[in-house]
Amino acid sequence: MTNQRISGRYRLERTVGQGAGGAVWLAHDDLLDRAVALKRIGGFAGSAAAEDAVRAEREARIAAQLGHPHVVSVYDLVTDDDGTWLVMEYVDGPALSAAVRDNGPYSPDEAARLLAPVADALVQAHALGIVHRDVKPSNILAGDGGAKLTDFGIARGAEDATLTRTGMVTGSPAYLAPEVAMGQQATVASDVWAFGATLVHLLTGRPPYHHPDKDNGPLAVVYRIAHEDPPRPEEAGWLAPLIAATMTKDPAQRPSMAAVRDHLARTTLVAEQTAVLPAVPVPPPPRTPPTAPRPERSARPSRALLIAGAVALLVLVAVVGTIALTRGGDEPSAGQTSSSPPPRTTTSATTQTTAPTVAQLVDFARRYVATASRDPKAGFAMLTPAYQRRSPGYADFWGPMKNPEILTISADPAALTVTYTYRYVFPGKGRRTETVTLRLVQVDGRLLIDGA
Ligand SMILES: Nc1ncnc2c1ncn2[C@@H]1O[C@H](COP(=O)(O)OP(=O)(O)OP(=O)(O)O)[C@@H](O)[C@H]1O
Repeated sequence: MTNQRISGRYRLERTVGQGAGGAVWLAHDDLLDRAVALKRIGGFAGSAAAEDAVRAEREARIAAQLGHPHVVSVYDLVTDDDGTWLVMEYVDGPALSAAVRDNGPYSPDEAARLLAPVADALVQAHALGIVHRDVKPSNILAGDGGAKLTDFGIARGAEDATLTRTGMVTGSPAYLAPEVAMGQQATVASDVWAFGATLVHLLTGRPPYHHPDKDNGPLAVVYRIAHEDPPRPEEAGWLAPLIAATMTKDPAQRPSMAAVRDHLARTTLVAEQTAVLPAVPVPPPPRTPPTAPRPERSARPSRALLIAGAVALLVLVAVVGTIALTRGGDEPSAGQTSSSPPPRTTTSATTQTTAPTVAQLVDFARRYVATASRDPKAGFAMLTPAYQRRSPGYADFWGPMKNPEILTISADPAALTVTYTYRYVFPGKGRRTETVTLRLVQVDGRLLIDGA
């Protein structure tokens, strides 16, 4: 107990955390007789007081605007002789980064249940044009009322490019989307990536792109984000397709936060009711006509990655400079500078000139239905990476399905499509009959499904 009173009203009790922006205190609001959290703004080396005040004001305004049950409420912003303080709702529980560190990783079910409401908070923020820009486990607090998102300090309107105009990149290194690591402006899609990266941390126990046997300093991590394929951890279980969809390098290919929320919420419902729901599709990207075989989306390096090299190095310097100010408690301490990480690998997609025959297409579709219902993982491997990313609920659909039986089937080699009507049984839901058209592409001479 310190007995120090802020603004004649808030009695400081003890520090409960230390962020890059200052200490966080548990305090008692004597006027309203309730516990509050006070965050001291400014006062750390290298910070400009005016800039901190602007950041705090922005945080207070945005949190007030959201008023979401899974966003930490900001009650007040007060200034006295000791400086400026942000007065917040006190969450009696650890940040998720601390929870993982102390108790180990979460199971996919636990992580989904915990993060679905946080995804909902981000849906609301995005609908208001607010990009959080620093979604990470240390900015999610786990209290009695569930997980709450905090620290909208660097959040700003989706159209506001002030920070990137000044050459700064904000956000915590391990959760930065590749395009942001390369110096582009943060968008709602980069929040989606950071949300996927947060899931990875909860499921594996460590931030994405961190390896126990490698240099995990900010420079090395940012380099890996820009140049390596995103992590696909085994621990992800049924969340694997969702992680693949959110942590896809091209921001245009990522699902919306609403699709992410719906997937987590619906699948959580499935787990709770032990019932079966069909796959929850993420919104498909703009389509090209299915009449021509389409090249793999992942085979095309994103524009951001094409400007690697010299530009990347310049940006990395800016990122690392800024990271010193924005690092939170999510990561182990920084190591040394990166040893030369391997160059980013890309898959090559080629289109075969000879079109497959009707018989080949029909045979492919029959094999696919048989494979997917027997072994969803093997069936999933028959999809293009782009379609895999758009199918986060794949295993939920094919896993429980029984006795699929193709009733009619036809193929169009010119359009590279196969249409079949099939009947199957869903435990608890009975028999269903459905007609599906698979759109196929040829990649390195192999047929893959690129949409349905
Ligand atoms: N409203 C709150 N109620 C209870 N504890 C809190 C609250 N806000 C923050 N904390 C605690 O204080 C710690 C530091 O929070 P803070 O938001 O300042 O920093 P950070 O997110 O860890 O880092 P950075 O400032 O770099 O984003 C949190 O990890 C959490 O444990």
